[in-house]
Amino acid sequence: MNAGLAVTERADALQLRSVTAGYGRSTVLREVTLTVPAGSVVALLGPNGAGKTTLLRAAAGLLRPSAGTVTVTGRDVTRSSPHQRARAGLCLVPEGRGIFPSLTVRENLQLQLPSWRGHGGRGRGGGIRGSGGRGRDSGRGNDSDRENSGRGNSAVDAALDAFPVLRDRLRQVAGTMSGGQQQMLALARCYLSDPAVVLLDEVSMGLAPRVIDQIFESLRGLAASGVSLLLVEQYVSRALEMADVVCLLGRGRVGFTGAPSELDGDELVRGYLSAGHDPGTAAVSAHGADPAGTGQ
Ligand SMILES: Nc1ncnc2c1ncn2[C@@H]1O[C@H](COP(=O)(O)OP(=O)(O)OP(=O)(O)O)[C@@H](O)[C@H]1O
Repeated sequence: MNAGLAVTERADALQLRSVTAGYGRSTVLREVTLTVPAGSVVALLGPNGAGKTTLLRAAAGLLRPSAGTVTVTGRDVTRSSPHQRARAGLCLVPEGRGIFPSLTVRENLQLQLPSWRGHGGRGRGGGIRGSGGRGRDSGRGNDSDRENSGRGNSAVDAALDAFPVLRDRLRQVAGTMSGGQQQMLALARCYLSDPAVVLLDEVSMGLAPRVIDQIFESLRGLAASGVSLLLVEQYVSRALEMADVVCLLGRGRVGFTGAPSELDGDELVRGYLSAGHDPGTAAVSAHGADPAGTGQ
C-alpha cells in the first residue's frame, strides 16, 4: 500500500494538529487536533454547523488551513494538493456522493480509478476493459470484466465484490439508479485507490434502513481489512457501534475525544437534542439522535 512513501509502520493514519481553517474571514475550525490511529474507526460527531464537513475538507486538501498541520500515515501533507493526499493514502467520500450521474457505472468506476492504479488501460494496469463498449456486453459481469489483470482490475473486482449490485449494472447510467446504489458507487472509490484512511461524510443520508445496513456492512468489511475510517454520521448509534474512538466537535472546537464507552448515553441524547452547546462547557454536544423516519 502507498509504495514509495516514507511511511512509519505504526504511524497514525491521519492526524490534524492545531488546525485552524475557515472560509474567507469566517473561522470555522479553531486549533482542532484529531487523530485517526492506524486500523481504527473514529466517529466525528457534532451539531449542525459545528465544522465536521469543514474538517474533512481541510484533511482532504480541499480547504487550506491558516494554521496547523495535516499528516497522512506520518507524512506531512499540509501543503499537498488533494490529488497528492489521495496518493498518500487518503480517500474522501463527500456528502452528496460526488459521482457522475450522466455516466454509466462502468465509466464512473473508470474515472475513479486513480492513474497510479492503472487508469483506463493506460500505464500500469488495464483499467476496466471495454469501458467504452456499451454494445459489447450484457451489462452483467462478463468476460471482459473478469479477464482484466493488474492492480487496477483487482481494485475494481474488490469494489464489485463489495457491492455486487454494481456488477449487475455496469452499463446503467448512474443517475438512473436508486439512491442506495448511487451511494454504493460513491463508496466504490474506497476500494479503487487502496487508501490508508477513508473520510466518510454522512454516507447514510436519505437512505432506507435496509440500504444503510448494507452500507455499514461494507464499511465494517473495509475496517476489518485494516483501512482506517473517519466517520461523520447522522445515525449516532450506528457510528458509535463501529467506532473505536469518538470525537465531539462543537463550534469548531474538539470537546471530547475518547472511547464510545466513556460517553454517557443520556447526556449524548440530551446533547444531540440541544445542538449548539459548546463542548468546552457541555459534557456532550452533537446534532440529533438517530433521525427517525427522515427520508426513508
Ligand atoms: N463554502 C462555505 N463558505 C462559507 N461558509 C461555509 C461554507 N461551507 C460551510 N460554511 C459554514 O461553516 C460552518 C461549518 O459548516 P460545516 O458544513 O463544516 O458543518 P457541519 O458540522 O458539517 O454541519 P452539517 O451537519 O450541517 O453538515 C457553518 O457555519 C457553515 O455555514
